[in-house]
Amino acid sequence: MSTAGKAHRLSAEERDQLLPNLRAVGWNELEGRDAIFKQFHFKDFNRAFGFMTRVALQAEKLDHHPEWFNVYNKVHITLSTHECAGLSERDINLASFIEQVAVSMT
Ligand SMILES: C[C@H](O)[C@H](O)[C@H]1CNC2=NC(N)=NC(=O)C2=N1
Repeated sequence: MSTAGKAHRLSAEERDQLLPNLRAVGWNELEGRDAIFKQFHFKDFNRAFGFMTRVALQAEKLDHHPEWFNVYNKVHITLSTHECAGLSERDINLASFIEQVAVSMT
């Protein structure tokens, strides 16, 4: 099982360091749950599902999986780490990968 980073809950300092870059591209912390969320809109379903396919393959490789919803060209993604019931480095790493794929799919 490969993992991209530790599964410990991010400290306040780590959050101050790691979250601003994700907030700048549209990720937001959820109210009432230690998780981050972003909505993606693509030109059509084909691109949305292609995006999801690429993310899914990386999620399997990292053994770290998103919670997501798809309807036609929209994909809503929530990231959190079950093992620590909150945000970990793994969520940051997966979000960064997701951003790379999203940019290449627009
Ligand atoms: C058994 C399996 O390795 C674990 O459940 C992995 C799988 N994918 C995961 N995904 C997420 N988001 N959090 C986890 O803690 C997690 N753990």
